[in-house]
Amino acid sequence: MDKLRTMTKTMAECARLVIRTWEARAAANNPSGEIEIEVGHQFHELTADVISHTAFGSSYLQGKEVFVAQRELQAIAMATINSVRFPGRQYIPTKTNVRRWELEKKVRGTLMTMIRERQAAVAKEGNGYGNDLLGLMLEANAAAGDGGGARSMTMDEIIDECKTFFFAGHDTTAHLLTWSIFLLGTNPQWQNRLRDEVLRECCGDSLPDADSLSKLKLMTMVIYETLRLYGPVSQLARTVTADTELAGVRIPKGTMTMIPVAILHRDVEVWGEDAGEFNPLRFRDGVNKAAAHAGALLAFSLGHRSCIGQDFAMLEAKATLAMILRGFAFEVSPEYVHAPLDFLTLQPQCGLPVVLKLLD
Ligand code: HEM
Repeated sequence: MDKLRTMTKTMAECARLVIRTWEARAAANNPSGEIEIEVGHQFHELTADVISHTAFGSSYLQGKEVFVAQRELQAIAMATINSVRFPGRQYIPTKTNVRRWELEKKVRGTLMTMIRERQAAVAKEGNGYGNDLLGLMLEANAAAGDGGGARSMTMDEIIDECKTFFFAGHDTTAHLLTWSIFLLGTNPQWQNRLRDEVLRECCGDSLPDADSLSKLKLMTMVIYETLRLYGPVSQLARTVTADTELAGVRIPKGTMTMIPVAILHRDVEVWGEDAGEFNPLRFRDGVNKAAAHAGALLAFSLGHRSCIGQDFAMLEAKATLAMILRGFAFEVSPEYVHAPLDFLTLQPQCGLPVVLKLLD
């Protein structure tokens, strides 16, 4: 948690840079002080910056290079998702495959250089591996190698973990921020309540820190409600490990199942008659008492494979929303088209244009 506290400062600093550009544009737009911004794209840039800083700290610029390459790889994967597949297709030097190989080589090469540099610095100067996510992982790995109980990871496994952090921690948090702004923009009374809370608990011009953010009870409820109604991960895949029976249906070992999170999150039997409505107060007694049973909110999944970045994501969302609420009143633009698209993660298909008005 101490490391997360340090990272909160980085998150808030990254958010401040984005919000300052909005403030400058709004201030230049006298006398209305209003601007329209497509916030989905802005939140992608922001969360990319946050993950690059927090994952790779001092090696931020190399981290950003990896990030840009990863993003292009993701775009290629998405563009070819419906292509006809035949054995050996991935080895043919088509234009797309050649580009994919180049990018994969770049990602692996840059990450390997960063890891080797850290290991060399530790061997030479005896300092730690660093306070960022890469440093924490290398430190845990070195401890495991020194007989700490766990098996230490290979270089390939460390590289894969770095890639997972990028993939898992970027789009998801950007969409959570986007949907939160959508719900606050369409529920002005909640926007005002949250702003009052933020002004009370995170006052002044200073950056919000982990302590002040922990006092934002209404904000926590709004974020949970956003995760319930528009959770970025809308289904979970699980393979059944033993023959079992579920609600009278026999499921043999090895069956691949999909858990329809988005549907379960709007089930009236679980959440009550107002399951389809935005009602953050259902979380007033905590996440486990909001529904007919504890564990009904599956946005971060549950159990051994649940999200290891959930505290990180909650802090990042709170810090960013608090700073936006402090500076602006906002509403969803009339240009907005409500078309949630479930493509790996749940996102507004045409982005989220928002009209922001600078507060005094
Ligand atoms: C709103 C933001 C986020 C949501 C909704 C979310 C959701 C999830 C879910 C549902 C899973 C489980 C997937 C499954 O079991 O199939 C997961 C796993 C994971 N998440 Fe997140 N996540 C978020 C943010 C983050 C962040 C910020 C990070 C990293 C800094 C992160 C890192 C991970 C990792 C590494 C795993 C894999 C854990 C494992 O397999 O053991 N996530 N996430």
